[in-house]
Amino acid sequence: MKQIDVVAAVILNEQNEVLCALRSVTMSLPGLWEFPGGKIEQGEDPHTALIREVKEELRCVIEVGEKITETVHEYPAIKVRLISYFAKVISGIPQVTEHESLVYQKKNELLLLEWAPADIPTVQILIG
Ligand SMILES: Nc1nc2c([nH]c(=O)n2[C@H]2C[C@H](O)[C@@H](COP(=O)(O)OP(=O)(O)OP(=O)(O)O)O2)c(=O)[nH]1
Repeated sequence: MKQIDVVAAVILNEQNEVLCALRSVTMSLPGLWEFPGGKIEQGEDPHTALIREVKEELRCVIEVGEKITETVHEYPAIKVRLISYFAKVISGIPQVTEHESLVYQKKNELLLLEWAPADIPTVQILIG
């Protein structure tokens, strides 16, 4: 099965809430929540990929912090290696472009959302 490497940003605001993004009907995994990010391009390092993806999707600039975790999840058609990082916005305000919506969610309310399965280990770590 094809494997893709994906980076995801756990963007915290000043209230320590987490930016969650709802995948739209035009995306794969529609209707599931995820962390902003996307595929690492060939030859790209994860930090650069994450800054680029967030700029493309949210039109803002992030500073990438500590790595949270790395997991491999097999979807029916694709295997995703997801690497998550803490991040904060250093310029601009996150804008909806491709997603259905963006919300800042309190950590203890993250499991009220229906997450892409690959994100569950990251969500569990955030909940503590
Ligand atoms: N960006 C992101 N993607 C995730 C997360 N969890 C998860 O399983 N994925 C999956 C969905 C996609 O298959 C892939 C991310 O690639 P992408 O965001 O560049 O994908 P895309 O919407 O362009 O994908 P596609 O519709 O072209 O297949 O990883 C997550 O938290 N963030």
